[in-house]
Amino acid sequence: MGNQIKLGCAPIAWTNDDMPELGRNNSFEQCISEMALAGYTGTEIGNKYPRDPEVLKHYLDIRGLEVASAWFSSFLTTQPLEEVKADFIEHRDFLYAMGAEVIVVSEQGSSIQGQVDTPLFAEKPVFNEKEWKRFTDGLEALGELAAEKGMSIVYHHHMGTGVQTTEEIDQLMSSTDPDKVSLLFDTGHLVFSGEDPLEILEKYFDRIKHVHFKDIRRNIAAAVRREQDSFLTGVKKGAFTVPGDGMIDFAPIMNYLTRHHYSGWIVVEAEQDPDVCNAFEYALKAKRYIDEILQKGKVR
Ligand SMILES: O=C1C[C@@H](O)[C@H](O)[C@@H](O)C1=O
Ligand SMILES: [Co+2]
Repeated sequence: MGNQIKLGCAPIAWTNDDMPELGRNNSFEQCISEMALAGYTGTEIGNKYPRDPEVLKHYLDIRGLEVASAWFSSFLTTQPLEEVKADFIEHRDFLYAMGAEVIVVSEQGSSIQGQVDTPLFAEKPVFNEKEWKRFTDGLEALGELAAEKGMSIVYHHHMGTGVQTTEEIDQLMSSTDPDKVSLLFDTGHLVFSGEDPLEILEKYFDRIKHVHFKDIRRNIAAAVRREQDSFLTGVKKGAFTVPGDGMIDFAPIMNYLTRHHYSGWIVVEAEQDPDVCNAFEYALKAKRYIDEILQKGKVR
């Protein structure tokens, strides 16, 4: 069986949906044209993308781009399940119309990821037993809704949320049905949190159906922890960058994925200030780095 890895790029490097002032002047068409020019064949969805599937398809088709997936903020721990399900169905149907196979889900109940002044490391939420139960039962319900369309949910562990650490990922994986809840593997969030990405990859490879590649600038990430910055301040300061520009060695990660025949999207997703780090230039840098490690992996 061969590898069917597809390389995509996230629009967050052009305009940051969490902080729209970052990249406010970068247009939708510039963003997708530059992704295609850098050699990517897929994209995730940003706030500037048209929401009409026919309109969006046309913009993407002529640039050779597909939709890899799009983020869904769930509030399973804080909102009635029926409300979350209704929002999820709308999101699922849009992604289904766009031909995506996986739906990124991240629990935002009690999350501090969007709070500008909340210290990231000191005040991340920790779910109690009741919240875990509500959360995991709800996720399985979303997984069932995704399956109605032949799709899967891929859970995004994330800094400043209830699922950030290895222990929390372990708890999520052990308390959900693998047929209903898959995992998104995001290198940047794992390393920022102090986790070992290879450990997570090896342990949960069978459940990983979507990958985000982002790198970490070691000194900036350490300063964010020391100075008790928020997640958003960390992003503004440049904690994240593209693969090949930071502290993570992606070669063993990529080798593991290819050796085990990972089939799906790897999306380069590196939010930083585009006025400081030009989005096209960095997308290209990441693409060249990934091609290089893929090539080296083949001759070994
Ligand atoms: O997948 C992601 C989506 C973003 O909105 C988020 O904040 C980012 O860090 C991420 O990994
Ligand atoms: Co991500």
